[in-house]
Amino acid sequence: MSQTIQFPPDFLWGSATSAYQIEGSPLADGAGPSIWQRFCAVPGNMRDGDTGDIACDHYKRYKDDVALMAKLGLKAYRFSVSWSRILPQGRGAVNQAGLDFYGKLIDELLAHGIEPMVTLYHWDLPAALDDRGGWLNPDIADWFTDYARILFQAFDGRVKSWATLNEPWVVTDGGYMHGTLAPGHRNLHEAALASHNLMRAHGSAVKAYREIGRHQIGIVVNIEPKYPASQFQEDLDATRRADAYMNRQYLDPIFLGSYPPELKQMFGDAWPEWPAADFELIGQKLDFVGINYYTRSVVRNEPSNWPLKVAPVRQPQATYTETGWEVFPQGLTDTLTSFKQRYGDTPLYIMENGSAFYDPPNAENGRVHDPLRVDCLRKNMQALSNALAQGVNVRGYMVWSLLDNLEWSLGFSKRFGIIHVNFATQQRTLKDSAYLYADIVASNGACL
Ligand SMILES: OC[C@H]1NNC[C@@H](O)[C@@H]1O
Repeated sequence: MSQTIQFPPDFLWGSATSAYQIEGSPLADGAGPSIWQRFCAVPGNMRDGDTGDIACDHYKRYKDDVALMAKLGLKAYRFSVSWSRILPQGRGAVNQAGLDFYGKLIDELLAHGIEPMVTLYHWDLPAALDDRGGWLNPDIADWFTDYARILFQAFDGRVKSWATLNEPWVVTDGGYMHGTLAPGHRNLHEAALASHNLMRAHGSAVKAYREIGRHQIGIVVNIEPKYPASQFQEDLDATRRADAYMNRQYLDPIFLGSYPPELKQMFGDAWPEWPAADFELIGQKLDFVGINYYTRSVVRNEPSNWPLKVAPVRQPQATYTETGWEVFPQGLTDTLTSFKQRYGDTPLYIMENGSAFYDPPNAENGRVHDPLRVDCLRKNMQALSNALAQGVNVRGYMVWSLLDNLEWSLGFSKRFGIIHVNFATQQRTLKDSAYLYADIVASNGACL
């Protein structure tokens, strides 16, 4: 039954993007290449051979895009900084032109009354650091912290909300376990090491922020709640393995001081005994946690599936998005209430939530009709409100995404934007979901 939809008076409504997915001009003004530059250059890695060379051309069109955010009445905008624009070699000499771009973007946002929320790392590692082992090299915690300090010192006076990493699980699972994302490795030992080094780097950057920062810092994790396909023990165990690997692997070490025991069972000798000092670093107190929610999965035991021995079970009556994700708004409520139950009352932001559906290629009387995305947005608003009614400390919501953009190795084939982008002309057209979201923001959800 749907309860009354209600949001706190100061609820922060915004949208989210990431550098490589929208900016284009990846090597402009002294920037160095990232691992995504390299990954896109390998034939077969990217759907239709798409790359981030132009994407949404946001590097050049950011003023127009900020004007669109203002037209929608957004209060906040979550974006990521491209590490290799700031440090073309990943460390060492700073590229002032890179800092200047983000300074101008931040000033444009502030001039429109939009709060900038900055993600330090959204997957585009400098290629020069990958040449030194990247996330496999323990020194990366220091490299990342040096990069973070540069941004804290440059922008902390104007940026009040920092996130260290976006979705460390995806970086590890896609980039090192299955090879579907940059840098394209498929190695169990590397996956474990990269994952741990990501968390060390996260903790080190938070510690550095406490020395120079004056506002708030957190991490952004993707959470996909897991539901057993049956009550048979083998499926219950499989569900626990999947939850440990995708969800608890990142929040347990931060809040509980250790990894879920299932990881050692799954990874075997690929999962070493990590030094105790690492957990002290990883467990730095956070001001918030960002949650990215898209879907759930129903899990069964599948011994043949390396290395988790689990498999998803498709739900015949459900609606699925273009990315093959079940539309399951209850999973958003369950994710939030489960977080509160396991980890406590740390403030939360929904830093990404959205859906990829096929949109008509052309506008009709000036707007693109996206009924399935509109329906999804409405249902997720209800689910979010239900979690708030149960006392979960959610402070804001960033819709993914402001613009149709490069969906990583799926290229431009999957559209998540509430604003349609014609990638041939770079024309932006508001979708019905943009108009709905503008009403939600203006009425603080009362329009629903
Ligand atoms: O798959 C949709 C989004 N998920 N989270 C990370 C973003 O970069 C993706 O585009």
